[in-house]
Amino acid sequence: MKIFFTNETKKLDRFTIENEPIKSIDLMERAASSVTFEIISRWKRNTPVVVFAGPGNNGGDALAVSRMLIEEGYTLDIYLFNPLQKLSQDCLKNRDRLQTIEGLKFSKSVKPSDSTNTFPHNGSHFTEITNEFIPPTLTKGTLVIDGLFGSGLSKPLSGGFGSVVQYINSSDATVVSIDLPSGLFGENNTENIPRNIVQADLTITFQYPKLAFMFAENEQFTGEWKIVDIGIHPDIIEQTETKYYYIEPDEAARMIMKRSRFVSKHNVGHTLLIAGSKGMMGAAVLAAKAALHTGAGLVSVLSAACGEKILQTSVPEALFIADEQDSHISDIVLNRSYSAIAVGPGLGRHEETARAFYKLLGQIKRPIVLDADALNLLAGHTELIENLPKNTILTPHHLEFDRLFGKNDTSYERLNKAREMAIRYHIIIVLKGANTAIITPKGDVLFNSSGNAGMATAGSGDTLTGMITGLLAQGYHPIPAAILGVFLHGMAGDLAAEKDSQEYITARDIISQIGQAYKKLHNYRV
Ligand SMILES: NC(=O)C1=CN([C@@H]2O[C@H](COP(=O)(O)OP(=O)(O)OC[C@H]3O[C@@H](n4cnc5c(N)ncnc54)[C@H](O)[C@@H]3O)[C@@H](O)[C@H]2O)[C@@H](O)CC1
Ligand SMILES: [K+]
Repeated sequence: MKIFFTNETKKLDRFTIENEPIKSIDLMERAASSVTFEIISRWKRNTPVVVFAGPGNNGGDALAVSRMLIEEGYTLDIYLFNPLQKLSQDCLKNRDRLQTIEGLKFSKSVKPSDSTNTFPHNGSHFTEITNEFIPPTLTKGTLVIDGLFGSGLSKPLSGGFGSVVQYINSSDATVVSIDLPSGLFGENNTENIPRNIVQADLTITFQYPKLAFMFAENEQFTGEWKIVDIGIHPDIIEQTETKYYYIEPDEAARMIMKRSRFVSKHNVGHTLLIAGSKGMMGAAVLAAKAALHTGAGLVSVLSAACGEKILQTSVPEALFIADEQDSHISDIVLNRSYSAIAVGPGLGRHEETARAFYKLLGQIKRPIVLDADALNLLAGHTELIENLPKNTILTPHHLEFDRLFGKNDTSYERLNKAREMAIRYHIIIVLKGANTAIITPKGDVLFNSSGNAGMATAGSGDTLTGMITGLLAQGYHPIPAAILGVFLHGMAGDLAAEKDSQEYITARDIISQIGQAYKKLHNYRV
């Protein structure tokens, strides 16, 4: 799924209006009914609803949703903020349509003397605010619908609107934002004012997720978010280019290569994992298991001698190549060719290991996977990154990324830096986090949609490395190997959490669900 920038919204809208064709007000009606449907399916009709509508089309949506909810039997207190006495055309039309509703009480700005503005009262109320605003009481049971601003936000909220947002945020009410939490920019919020951004419990967003939703620091604003399809014309979605994508299960499923019936373990790849050291042999074990369960035909682990028994006992399917040293890897000799190589899980940073790793990088001609300590050993050695084979996959979490490429204050900044680095060094960066981003050497960014917070657990990254390398070994091109590996890993984690809860799961539980994850993806293909 493509992620567009919010400044493209008008273009997508206009094309749909001209080519479907559909009237602009009817497109708004379609968007509003999707929002209404979502609200009706979650909140009972006796829930008191307070609506905050802004002067633009986001406010228009909110007014249309208000009409629909009243028709469905909800009682609403609606506030339309119109300080400049200027509403967008469709907002105006929806204000007029609201007036047709029987029994809805209309008033202009609430007078300052009217200081006891409590709700719920008898029947639904509509108030247009042009100057003074006495906010209604928002209690724990109140549902707030936030339709102040959406994709048309032009600067951070301040003044009166800032105060309204702060008032909403300080209440115990449940908040649903339409399209975007008001005050949040769709992309870059580096210069924004956090206290003037609505903190929603649920954001119902139109057609595609916004880039800002992918960043951890914005979760406090978006809460849970859900995409609703409002029928933007497929041709304009196709024609409009973007660098950002959100990977959905059907897309991941299409990447799975079909296995020939005549396959042998030798042509589904021999994986080499250079991993483990004394005290961290579990990382090698997990990566080896994950590679095997992802479909690698053969897996060898090159590691410190102390790992031999551990590995051969816990992963009898894997071969073991013991280093001369007992506690760490001191030399890496490739005496045969491998279909895919990964370096890093539990590697440690012994100076002999570092030397062996740097020597290996000088010999490698094909893309490899670098994770964990391999990344830490690369930090400060840009000359080594420069000489990595094209399409080499680096899998840093944000701390490892910053260690490698310098500190970043926000996820937005980090993502831009990652794009710059992926392009500069012709590498694939898998930036791990809640919405892991796979960044290609062309600078395309693919956000993962599977996975859950339970996967923030020891060994989860080693598992991912094993999976991506296992796919590479089977002949997947590095980009689909990274995308599919990340997606499968997340889906296996989701299945594990479904079975045993997020708190319970460990890396082993993720591995144990790889099979079910494959099965689930296979089902998307039929
Ligand atoms: N294709 C789509 O995505 C559709 C979008 N629709 C809605 O339309 C919204 C976009 O509507 P608009 O472009 O009218 O934009 P908004 O409604 O988000 O806001 C525009 C208004 O806010 C004012 N404004 C902007 N920043 C401000 C600030 N910091 N302080 C005070 N005022 C400020 C502008 O002057 C303008 O009056 C979407 O978010 C969505 O809710 C839907 O109606 C249907 C179709
Ligand atoms: K909003």
